[in-house]
Formats: sequence, structure tokens, C-alpha cells
Amino acid sequence: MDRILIRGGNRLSGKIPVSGAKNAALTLMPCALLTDEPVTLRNLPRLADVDGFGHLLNQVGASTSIEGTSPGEFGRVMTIRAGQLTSTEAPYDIVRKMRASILVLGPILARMGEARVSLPGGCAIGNRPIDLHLKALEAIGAELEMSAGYVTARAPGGRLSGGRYAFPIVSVGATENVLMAAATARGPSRIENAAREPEIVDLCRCLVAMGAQIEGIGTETLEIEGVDELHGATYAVMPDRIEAGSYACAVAVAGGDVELTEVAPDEMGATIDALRAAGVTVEAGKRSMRVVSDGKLAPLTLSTAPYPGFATDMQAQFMAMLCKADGASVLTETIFENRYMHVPELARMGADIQVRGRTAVVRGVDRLVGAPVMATDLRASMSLIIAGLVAEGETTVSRVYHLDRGYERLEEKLSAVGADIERAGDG
Ligand SMILES: CC(=O)N[C@H]1[C@@H](OP(=O)(O)OP(=O)(O)OC[C@H]2O[C@@H](n3ccc(=O)[nH]c3=O)[C@H](O)[C@@H]2O)O[C@H](CO)[C@@H](O)[C@@H]1O
Ligand SMILES: C=C(OP(=O)(O)O)C(=O)O
Repeated sequence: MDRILIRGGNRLSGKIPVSGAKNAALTLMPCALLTDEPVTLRNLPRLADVDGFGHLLNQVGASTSIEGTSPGEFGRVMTIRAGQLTSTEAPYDIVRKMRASILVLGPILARMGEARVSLPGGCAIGNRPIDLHLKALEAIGAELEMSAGYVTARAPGGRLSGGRYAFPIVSVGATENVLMAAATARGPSRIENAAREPEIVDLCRCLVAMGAQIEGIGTETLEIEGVDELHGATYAVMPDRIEAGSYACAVAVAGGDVELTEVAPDEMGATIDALRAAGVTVEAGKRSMRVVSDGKLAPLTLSTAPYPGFATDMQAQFMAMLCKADGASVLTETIFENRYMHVPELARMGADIQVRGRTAVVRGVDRLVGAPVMATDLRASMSLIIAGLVAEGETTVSRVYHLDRGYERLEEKLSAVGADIERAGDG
């Protein structure tokens, strides 16, 4: 198994190209199951999760072909052809490795009138329930049955009716599932308290490019007029705001002057506000963002929340950064109950963090010291990389497969701006 070795202390300067967003890619790929015409996705990041999702699409009978860019370039072009689906099932073996697999439930149900998907269970960051996905699908006409760890959803008469659903809490995944399913329902649907994440907007735009009729895009009320069929489309995946924010945290704490390119700062308001509040200079352009820092940071009080709030996917990276702030920061995690697995690993590098319930108090320390540390989930892994960049001596991050789910060629991007970082086999 690979490890990442970092010798900390280098300032970062230069340019980092931001990849297509994992969390958008994984909801755009299942859209292709809604039509028998090809869907081509551009700017698709090279990530283990994207490959895994491709495998899931193949499993149900869609073909995936990758063309275009040379190995040295970022982003890929994938064409998904779902002329005929040969299975309606997402099996446990795939779903347990990739929670986003649940996003095939809505599209397969809409297309085939039936879908059987393994329940995802929990994961390292906490419980990942799907009750809201199911309630929303029921509200637009699905009939559900649970048995042997699977949910089977059926559309009476082979087509969903459409309907109204008001989410009791904001759910990104459930909004995505019901949106895709409602796109080809017989009647209209109205989704209230819908998630407003930029990835949902990306999904809506792709569906519209495929012929869907959606009003209220980017707001908490989505109105979908079901259409008889969707057609193929070519669509470019939005930039990864979490990847961009992660590199910004790295520059903030290591110090330096880095331009993030192919990025959408407009979708990163809460992250940019938090960086600025910590004393980092952020110059936001239309498709670029310059981050300048002398490594001296003010402490922050942050609480995670659905968009446009501060993203749970940025919590671990800010925590690593704030380990070196001048004073005590208070971070509260409201989305996932167990998203502090990085805390004991950061503590092994000299961080001073106390967790009580959902709140972590991070007292800035003068120095972090490199150590062997273990990644436990995707963003926790990135927090260890960020800490390693500023720690004295060598940090070895193991279980790098977590990082490979969500960061395209991380070590290449960071070495290009001066970090001393490399990937090594386990030896
Ligand atoms: C609102 C939010 O920040 N969502 C994050 C969540 O999306 P993801 O789609 O994984 O999770 P949801 O947005 O659905 O979850 C939001 C909250 O709703 C709860 N819930 C969800 C579904 C359900 O059926 N029942 C239920 O109770 C969850 O436990 C959680 O507390 O994790 C992703 C990966 O880290 C992030 O990219 C998303 O930004
Ligand atoms: C936890 C994440 O992803 P997933 O929902 O795919 O596990 C993430 O993107 O931070």
C-alpha cells in the first residue's frame, strides 16, 4: 500500500490547477442512466471514486469510454452509453466502498420502473442514513421494500407519478436522488428545503442540458415538470471547491503565494471568508484565486452547515491549519457525528485539540513535529498532509487510498509549488 512522505517547512509558490469536482462527478455520472443516448462528461477528475462509479455503471449495463487528455494533463472526457440497462441492482460490494453509489437508485428506478440497491450503512465519518432519500422517492410515487440489507423501489405502472416533498433537514444526496428520479416522472414535482450546494446546481444544469424542465435552480424550492424522455448531452463538471479550499489551507499555514487556476471562487464564499478572517490574503478572480500568507494566522470560530454555510468537507483541513494559529479556535461539526478521526493523528504531531461532543477546541502551538500518521477518511487524510507541510521533519501518511478517492495527483500538484512531498510504496 502506498504512503506519502512529506518533509515540512517549505513555503509554497506557483500555480495549482484545480480538478473537476468529485462530488459533482459522482452525481453527474448516474444521470447518464436516465437516457438511452450517450452522455459525455468533460473535466472529469482522475480519481478512484470516479473509476469505481464507472464500474458500477458497467455493472448495470452502461458502457463507459474515456478519451481525450494525455496522461500529463488533468481532467478526462468520459462518454457513458446506457442504451439498454441489463441489471437494476447496485450490489453491497460496490455500495459499501463508495457511499455515492446510492445515487443510482433514483435514475435506475425512473428508467426501469424498478431498482434494488444495497443499504450503505455507516462509514468512518459517522452514520450515513438514507431514510430521506426513500421518503422523497415515496413522495413522488415509489413503492419501497426493505429486505436482506437491500432496498427495492418500484414505480407502479413502470413510471413515477411526481409529487411534493418537503425535506425536514437539508440532504445533498437525497435532493440529488429525487431530482434525477423526478425528471422523467409523469407529473410535476415540488421539492422544498432542497439542498443548494453548487454540486446540486451542476446536476440541475446537466439535467436541463438533457432536456429536463427544472425551475428554482440554486434555491431551496425546486419545481420539476416531468418529461417523457431525456436525451444525451455533453457537460463539463464544475471545479472542485473542496480541493481548491484544501490547497488554500495548505498555503495559509505553510506560507507562500499560490494561484489556484480553473477554480470558481464564487462558489467558495464561506471558505474564502474564513481564510480572510484568519488573516490570509485571498484575491478572487472569475476563474482563478490567489492565496498569499505569511503563515501567521488568527484563530477562528467555525460551525459546519449546509451551503452556503461552512462545508463539513472543509472542517478537517481548517482544523489542521488552525493548529498553528495564534490562539484558541472553536470548531463545531453539525453534519456528521464522528468527523473528528483526524484529531488523535494531529495530536501525534503535537497539536493541542480537545473534543467535547460535536465541538473541538484547537489551541495553536508553536511547532508541529513530523510523525508517522494514518489517514482515516478522505478529508482527514488531507488534514494530515496540511499538517505535514508545516511540521518539522518527516511525516509519513499511510492508507493513502483515502486521498486517492478525492485528490487528483496531490503529490504532483504540491511538489510543483515547492512542497517536499513524494509517494512511496509500503516497503
Ligand atoms: C448538508 C451537507 O453538508 N451534506 C454533506 C454530505 O452529503 P451527503 O449527501 O453524504 O449527506 P446529506 O447531505 O444527505 O446529510 C446531511 C445530514 O442529513 C442526515 N441524513 C441524510 C440523509 C438521510 O436520508 N437521512 C439523514 O438523516 C445525515 O446524517 C447528515 O447529518 O456529505 C458530503 C460528503 O462529506 C458533503 O459533500 C455534503 O456537503
Ligand atoms: C466524505 C466525502 O465523500 P463521500 O460522501 O463520497 O464519502 C467527502 O467528499 O468529503
